[in-house]
Amino acid sequence: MAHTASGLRYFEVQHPLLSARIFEQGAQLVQFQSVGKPPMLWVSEAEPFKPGAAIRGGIPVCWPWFGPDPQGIGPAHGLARTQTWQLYLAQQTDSSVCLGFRFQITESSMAGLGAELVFELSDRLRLTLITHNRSEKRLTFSSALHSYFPVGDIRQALLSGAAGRQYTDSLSSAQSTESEQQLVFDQEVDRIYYGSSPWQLCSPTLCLNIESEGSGSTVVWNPWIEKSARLSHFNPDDYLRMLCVETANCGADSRLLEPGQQHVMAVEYSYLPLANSP
Ligand SMILES: O=P(O)(O)OC[C@H]1O[C@@H](O)[C@H](O)[C@@H](O)[C@@H]1O
Repeated sequence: MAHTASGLRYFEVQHPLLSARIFEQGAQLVQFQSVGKPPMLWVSEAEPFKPGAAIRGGIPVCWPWFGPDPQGIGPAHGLARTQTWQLYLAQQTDSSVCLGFRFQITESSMAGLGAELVFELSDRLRLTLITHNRSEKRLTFSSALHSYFPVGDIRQALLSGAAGRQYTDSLSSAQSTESEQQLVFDQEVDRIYYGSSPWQLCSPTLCLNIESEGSGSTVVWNPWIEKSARLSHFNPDDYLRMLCVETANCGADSRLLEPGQQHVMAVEYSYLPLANSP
């Protein structure tokens, strides 16, 4: 285990077929690359990696709520991304590495809710987020795997998979049905798309297929120019280089768990050939 100058601890994974870096805080994967393929995740160069502060990039885990705390007390996007998760599983084969982390809420009205996050790293990346209710009451939660992808130039990125889906525009609260086959980006976007996968992202630096299970919502987010200035750990022109496509259970797709129940949400990101490759 290594740590940053500011004291945040992380696991560095070096395997003949892949490399990855996962912080204990938030069980946050900040780097993943399969051999011969481009880096899959984006992290801001302005990120200071400070204990207790959310890391801007990689795959923050928003849990057990997405967006503002429904009770109006806690931080945006839940408690999990600034807390230390425990490593409980580490396995390696000739072609893959598997790591599992867990986090449990012990205080507050959500005490008894726990999460496990399993990373399967190979020629692709798979994350499984299991939420369980070990309390004696019904609990509602929402979540998102808030993945930041490096797109080189957002103005040349294309995202397919939205056509025909209902969405809530979080900037205006309007509900609509998507008519575009491919989303292009030329202004701030912050939407919750309902329905299930797949999505395809194609950009100058990365093309990916995104498929999920147990998720009925996907957040598509880029802050563009004005909001970039208000974001923590974000350079003014960082919006040009990233796009978030967040596999979620959020908005109207938030979930209710009875005592003893669990919910499994998984996502697999697999590389597609770059559009300009032979
Ligand atoms: O700055 P934060 O808390 O990491 O949130 C970043 C963004 O996360 C997105 O998921 C939300 O849809 C945006 O509204 C939000 O601005």
